[in-house]
Amino acid sequence: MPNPQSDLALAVDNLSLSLSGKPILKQLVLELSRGESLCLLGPSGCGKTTVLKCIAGLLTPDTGSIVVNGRLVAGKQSIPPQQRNIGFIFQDYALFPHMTVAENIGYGLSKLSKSDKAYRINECLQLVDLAGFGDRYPHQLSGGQQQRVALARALAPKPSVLLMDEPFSNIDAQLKRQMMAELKSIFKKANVSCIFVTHAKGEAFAFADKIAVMLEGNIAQFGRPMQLINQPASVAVAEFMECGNVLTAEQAKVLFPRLELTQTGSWLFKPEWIDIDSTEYGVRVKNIEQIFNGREYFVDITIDNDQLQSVKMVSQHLLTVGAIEKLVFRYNNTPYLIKE
Ligand SMILES: Nc1ncnc2c1ncn2[C@@H]1O[C@H](COP(=O)(O)OP(=O)(O)OP(=O)(O)O)[C@@H](O)[C@H]1O
Repeated sequence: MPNPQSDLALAVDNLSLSLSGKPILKQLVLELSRGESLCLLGPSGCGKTTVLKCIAGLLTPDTGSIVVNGRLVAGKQSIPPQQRNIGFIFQDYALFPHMTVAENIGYGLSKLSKSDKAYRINECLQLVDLAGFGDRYPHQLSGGQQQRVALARALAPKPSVLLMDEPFSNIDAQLKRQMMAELKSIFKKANVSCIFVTHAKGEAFAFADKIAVMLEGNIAQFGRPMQLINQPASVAVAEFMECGNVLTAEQAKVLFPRLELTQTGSWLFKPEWIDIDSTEYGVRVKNIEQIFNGREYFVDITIDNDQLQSVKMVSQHLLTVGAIEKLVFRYNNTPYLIKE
């Protein structure tokens, strides 16, 4: 039975949905704690938007249940979207162009008296740092300001959960950083429980308290960002998250001949766990590619070996391609066994 006292803002259980005869969501389980920002992260087409639509009530799942703030909204009973107390921010913010900022924010507040409505609009304008902008129209605002109005409009009815679909995808990198920082501080101030969807790992790391990695209609792993990147639950997660080198015991032996990995499975060697020495013996190098990110080089070394073709590592220095013929590899951290 749903428990209204639980500290969960949202609980999705066993959610399945087929569209046009194709299974899109497969017994999906997801939980959101109050005041937390959860990122639903996955490749294009894995079903992220479909999950949001089911939570919002725009799609009806075939099986499973959705509980918002202790109340069952989908499952044995179905509550219509407008009664679910869920805020939704679409990718393009979708402000009403013919309404002022104040009218946009007040749109979902029709149940309030005139004075309560004006008070709440003012409160929300202050929350998003737009006090004094109430009489403007959307076209008189910058992109960042429009996004904050969309946020104020979604937060005005005090939703139990806020859903955001690719909220940062159309924004240039500099503004994105600033907007993420602003949003994060607004969310913490207002104790907002939020799920946002993206396929961009950088956005998830920068914004989310927790990440749910979604692959092919299911949650492949749920956890804190550091946990996902250091302890992936499967090879598929490790590959999607680009955690680093995923090697079998035999492949690891190519790089580290003295290493005994007795358990069978795949082992993660993160790029920053690997060091190299250029020597006269060791593994023969075929090619080195390196990309500088402003702080360090991401290095991709192609080696001359049948079992293992390439190794990823990071370096503080530019490696001299051509001058390096053979390498000895060392690891400076215990490899992680990916248990499947
Ligand atoms: N109405 C529909 N009828 C049939 N198939 C659909 C429908 N809506 C979505 N799909 C399919 O469901 C799958 C999941 O779509 P969804 O939009 O949830 O993915 P997504 O992970 O949000 O992708 P993206 O990151 O590209 O937005 C896709 O294969 C899509 O083609």
